[in-house]
Amino acid sequence: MSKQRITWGIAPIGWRNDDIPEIGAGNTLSHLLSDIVVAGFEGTEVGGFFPEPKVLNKELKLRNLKIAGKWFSSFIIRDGLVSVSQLFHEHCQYLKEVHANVAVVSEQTYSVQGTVQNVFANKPCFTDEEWERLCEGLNELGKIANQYDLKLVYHHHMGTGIQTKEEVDRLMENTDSQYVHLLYDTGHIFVSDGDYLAILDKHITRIKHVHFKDVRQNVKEQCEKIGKSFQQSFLAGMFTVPGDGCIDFTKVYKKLINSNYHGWIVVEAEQDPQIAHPLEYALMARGYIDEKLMSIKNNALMSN
Ligand SMILES: O=C1C[C@@H](O)[C@H](O)[C@@H](O)C1=O
Ligand SMILES: [Co+2]
Repeated sequence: MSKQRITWGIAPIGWRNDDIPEIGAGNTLSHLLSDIVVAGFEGTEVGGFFPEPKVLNKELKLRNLKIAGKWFSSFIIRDGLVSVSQLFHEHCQYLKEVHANVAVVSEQTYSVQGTVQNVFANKPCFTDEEWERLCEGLNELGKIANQYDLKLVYHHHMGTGIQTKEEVDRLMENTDSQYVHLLYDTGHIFVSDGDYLAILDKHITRIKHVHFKDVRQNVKEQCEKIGKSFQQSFLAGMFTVPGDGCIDFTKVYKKLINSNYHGWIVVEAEQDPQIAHPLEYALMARGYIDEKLMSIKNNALMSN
């Protein structure tokens, strides 16, 4: 019998959002972490409002929670590797001190993620020369991450230069598998390409971190029709927790389990916490996982 080990987490993004710090600003760290325990998750990712490692570690220990990783916006193309590396060292040092596993990296040069531009029509595309600099730079950041016992996992993202499957393919082909791994985010690839399984099938061996984000198809279509920005789209409710949207997570989970995926699966659903009660949605996600996914795990184990 092969040993399967998935660690289930939920991201702070349903309570507070780093991209729009005003929303959910009243939700404290204690509130978030205690909700995570109530909902039955084992940990989370670091949000922008999290405190220094010593303070955070104490709060985590009190609740027996762990940290998976933290987002890092890289600007390798815009700023060059020297300045990015310096910031990345600090990022990795923080992550090491909170005993994290992964550094989540997303290249934000030319990104429209935080702008008012129509995210469905205006993604940036890198030139061949920019691609080369990005891939070389990511290999170097990956080496830095390894020095801190971390894995660099690249986050494909709507409104950025690495959004589509084609772009993920190119990134994976041109980076070193020792240093650059992939974060598979179901919601981002669904909104971008529709097909959310192709990346999983093709790059399963490079995937070292997973975000489970569901999509409300009708809201997505409305947002696309109107030409909303990324932020306007998630505020309108484009994303939700697994089981509440149109993605079939049983297929995704089966593939992960059957490929012997070890690591975190983090539920990540950015919504307006005034509209979508964070604990209610966290419990909904947990209910879906327990009811629809845990039986798959058992079946997969029994047939091994
Ligand atoms: O992993 C993520 C982190 C967020 O900052 C981002 O905007 C969100 O969409 C996401 O997938
Ligand atoms: Co994500």
